[in-house]
Parts: sequence; structure tokens; C-alpha cells
Amino acid sequence: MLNLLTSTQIRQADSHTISKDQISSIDLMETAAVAFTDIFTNQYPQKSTSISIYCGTGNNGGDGLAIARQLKQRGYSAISVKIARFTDKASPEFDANLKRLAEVDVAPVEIKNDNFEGENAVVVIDALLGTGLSRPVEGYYRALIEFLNKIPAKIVSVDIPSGFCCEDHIDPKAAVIHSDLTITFQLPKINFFFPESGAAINRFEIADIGLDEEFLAGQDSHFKLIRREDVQKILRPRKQFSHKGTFGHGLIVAGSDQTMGAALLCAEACMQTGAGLTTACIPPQGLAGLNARIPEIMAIIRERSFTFTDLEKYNAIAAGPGLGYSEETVKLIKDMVLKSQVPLVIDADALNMLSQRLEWLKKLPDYSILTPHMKEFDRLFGQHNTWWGRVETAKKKAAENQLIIVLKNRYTFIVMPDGKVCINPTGSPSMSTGGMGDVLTGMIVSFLAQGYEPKDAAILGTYIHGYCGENYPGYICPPSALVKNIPIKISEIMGENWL
Ligand SMILES: NC(=O)C1=CN([C@@H]2O[C@H](COP(=O)(O)OP(=O)(O)OC[C@H]3O[C@@H](n4cnc5c(N)ncnc54)[C@H](OP(=O)(O)O)[C@@H]3O)[C@@H](O)[C@H]2O)[C@@H](O)CC1
Ligand SMILES: Nc1ncnc2c1ncn2[C@@H]1O[C@H](COP(=O)(O)OP(=O)(O)O)[C@@H](O)[C@H]1O
Ligand SMILES: [K+]
Repeated sequence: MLNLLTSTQIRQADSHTISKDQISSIDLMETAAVAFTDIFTNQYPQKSTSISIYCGTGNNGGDGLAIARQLKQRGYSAISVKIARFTDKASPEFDANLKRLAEVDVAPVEIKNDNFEGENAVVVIDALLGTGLSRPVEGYYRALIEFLNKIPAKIVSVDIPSGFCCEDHIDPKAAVIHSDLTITFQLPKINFFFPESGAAINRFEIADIGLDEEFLAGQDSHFKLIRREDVQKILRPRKQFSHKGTFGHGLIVAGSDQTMGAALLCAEACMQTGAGLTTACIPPQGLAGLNARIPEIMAIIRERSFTFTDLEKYNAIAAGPGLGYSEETVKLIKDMVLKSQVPLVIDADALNMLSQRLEWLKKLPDYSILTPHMKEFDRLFGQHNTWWGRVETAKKKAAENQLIIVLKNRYTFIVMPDGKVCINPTGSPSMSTGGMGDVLTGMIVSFLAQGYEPKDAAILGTYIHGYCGENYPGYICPPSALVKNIPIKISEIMGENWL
């Protein structure tokens, strides 16, 4: 997994690379400028595009000046450079790049107060402030950022949108550039994955600047980004002499009169993800639908006062999707919490029951997996004002109770009992449709049933769920369509190894 680092750690990686590879800071900046320009020119190949580059006087501004020179040398003819010179301080690399800019015949304009001139460029490159941000942005910088956010130009930020806080709580009132594209150096920054960054970051791309990989991987960090190769390493091919018993038996306790679809989606996801057997425990009204839609799935009919006498025959159990909240269902779930010998996947209504009975948290089998969305999470663990706060709480609760918490969003956070936070990169807004979480629960329980470790089941389920959704060729991805694609998508990820 990719080790995600704080701004301070990335600065240390810069310095380490400079001393180890015996390259100068100015040369590293040049590498960064070239890597940025390669991506930028792919996005904007038209050399007549009018481009204004706004530079601060630190190293982010130094990058901006080097990028201006690169663009000019590559034949971009309509380049203008604006320097926000609000203090007397300037970094040596900034000064050096300012001198080099004269070589390509670009004369920068200096901005010294908030008397900004109109800006007609089609593209603005934002190189005002980078990871050296040391305090909230105020004064002329704030005014300039607010000015740039109002003009119609597309904004491409260098490394981070100016004013962006790379880790810790994001202040919604902070002055920050609203970028269309952020081209970031070496590593995505931790807060790129937090929902509050949505205003500042529409999308980002990574420019490799050759920092020492070993050093980056060796830094202490709780945040890891899941990559395709991690998933490929975990997935096991199905062996020739395997049979349905090899792949486990998943039980789905779900569904009520009004929300039977949740049970059907969850059970189908379990089957399509490869469990040997899937049983859905549903009310009698769901039986006809289940048999008609998914004949592969067995049913246990849940009449009033139903209790399980044979829980031990299931290799994995999921509870909650569309289950409904009644005295009967609470009793059923309580029984499972106390009796199950295998980790449970707890979702939807079962999570809401848990939030009223927090004493169950300690009683759940170790490595049980909770799959809350934001509202379910706050119902469980209290109201949070920021996602950073939510993730901090998830780390604490996962450790205290030896649980895995799958906190769902655009980038789902999979929080492990040891405090590790694995961030899932896959998925798309086409997946924001009711029923999508039910499918995720079915996929996770399926991997558990097949014998994967709970932490691996959570990673596989979440990554592959998002992968199926992001590749769906349509404006929305209906959960019932996603579910049919799961087997093909798993073999696509596995490549030649799928059998
Ligand atoms: N060789 C390398 O290291 C490489 C670095 N690279 C690039 O360097 C960037 C980091 O550069 P950096 O450290 O110089 O910081 P940067 O973001 O330009 O700003 C610092 C200046 O801003 C000031 N300032 C801070 N907060 C402020 C505020 N709220 N409002 C107003 N001013 C504020 C601060 O002042 P001070 O805090 O000292 O008062 C200082 O003067 C990084 O993002 C990447 O783009 C790449 O080229 C790769 C190689
Ligand atoms: N914009 C998005 N980008 C990526 N994934 C998304 C997006 N919107 C929703 N999802 C995914 O879809 C699922 C929705 O789950 P949930 O809210 O529990 O749905 P439901 O309760 O309707 O089943 C989560 O796994 C979430 O990560
Ligand atoms: K910037």
C-alpha cells in the first residue's frame, strides 16, 4: 500500500533525497517543474492557450516560475507571470528561478496589494502557496485567493491548492483556491481523501519527482492508500480440485416487508463474489422474489420468534440490510452477537441497534466488521464536525473493541484495530444510489466466507465494489447491475491468475 505522509514528512523526504542523491534543491525543483509541465501540457495541448501563472515567493512560487519557463520553452506563446510579493521574504530557489525566467523573455508583473488587475486568461496556474503553509491565510493572500476563485478561468494548482491544509481538521472557512485540477508532487496528500477537500480539489494527478521510495515507505504513518497490486496479491485463484464447500457458506440476515430489495442485493452480491453457498434469512414475503431473481440462493424463512439453532454451520454472517428495527429483530441480532463464533458484518439496521446498545461492541466477535456511512457512524459514536474527527474516533473505537470499521464515502476509510487507516481509491459518483451499501456488505461477507482474513475481506470487498462501479458505462450504476458484473471484474483484476 502507498504510505501517505504529512507535509513535514514530505519536506524531510525532499531533504533526504537532496542529500542522498547529491542533487541540489534547485535541481529537484526543476524535476518537479518538468513533471508538472508534462501532465499540464497533456491536459492543455493547445499552445496558444492564454495562461497566467500566479507565484508566491516561497518554493511553491519557485515551481511556478520554473513551470512558466518550461511552458515558454515548449512553445506556449501566451504566458504571463504574476508575482504576489506581499512580504520581503523570498526563498533562494525562488530568486534563482526568477533570474532564469529572464532567459526566456518573460517579464513578470508584481502584485503588492489587493488592487488586482482583471484576469482574462483561460487557465490560471496557482503557485502561490504550497506545503509551507504555516498559518491560516489572511490579508492580501486571502483577497487574491478569493479574487481568483471568482474568475471564470480553469485553475490548475501546483502541488496543492494554495491555502489547503494537508492533514488534520479542515476549516470550512479557510481561504483556499478552488482548483479544477491539482498536480501534486510524488504523493497525494492525506486530506485529498477527506470529503471537505471537495471544494478545493475537483480532481488530482500525481507528478513523480523521484523522491527516495525507500525513505517514503519507511516513514511512520497510519494512512495507507490501497493499490491494485495490493488487491492482486491478496486474491487467490480458485483451484482445479475445488468445490462449493471450498468457498464457504455465507449467511445474510436481512430484509423486511418494505425493504426486501436490500436483502436480495446483499445475498446476490455474496453469491456473485464467489461464496460456495449463500443463505438468505428473510421474512416469508421475500421468498417468491428471491427464488425468481436469484435461484442460486437458499432461504431460511424468518417467521415471528425465529431463532437460529445452527449458526455454527456458516463461515461468515452479515446482518442488517433492510432488516427493520423491531423487538423481534433486536432479539435476533442480540442472539447472534452473543453466539456467533465467526466475525459478523454489521450494517444498516443492525448498526442502528448497536448504537442504542453500545455494550454489544465489546461482545461482538473480534474482527467483526462495521460498515457505517457517515450518519450511521455519528449515531454510533456521537456527532462529529469534521471527517478528521470521525476518523480519529474510528481509530480509537476499532482499537478498543478489536473491530474493523469501514467508514463509507467517496474514499472509504477502512480502519483497522491496530489504528491503520486503509483508504480505498476506487468508486465514482455514479454509485450514489440506494442499495449500493447492501451490495458492499454482501461482497465483504462473501470474502470472509471464502476464508480471507477479516482485514483482507474488508479491503477486497471495498476496492472491488468501487472498481465495479467506476467502470460502469453510464450516468448512474444501479446496484442490481453492478452485482452482475462482479465475477468479470474480479477476474479482470486478477489478470492471468484468475484460474
Ligand atoms: N526542494 C524542495 O523542498 C522542493 C519543494 N517543492 C515545492 O515547495 C513547496 C513548499 O515550499 P516552501 O516550504 O517554501 O513553502 P511555500 O508553500 O512555497 O510557502 C512558504 C512561504 O509562504 C509563507 N507563508 C506560509 N503560510 C502563509 C500564510 N498563511 N499566509 C502568507 N504567507 C504564508 C511562508 O512565510 P513564513 O511562514 O516563513 O512567514 C513562506 O514565505 C511545495 O509545496 C512544492 O511546491 C518542489 O519544488 C519540490 C522540491
Ligand atoms: N460518490 C461516490 N464515490 C464513490 N463511492 C460512492 C459514492 N457514493 C456512494 N458510494 C459508495 O456506495 C456505497 C453507499 O452505501 P450506503 O450509503 O450504505 O448505501 P445504501 O444504504 O443505500 O445501501 C458506499 O460503499 C459508498 O462508498
Ligand atoms: K499552490
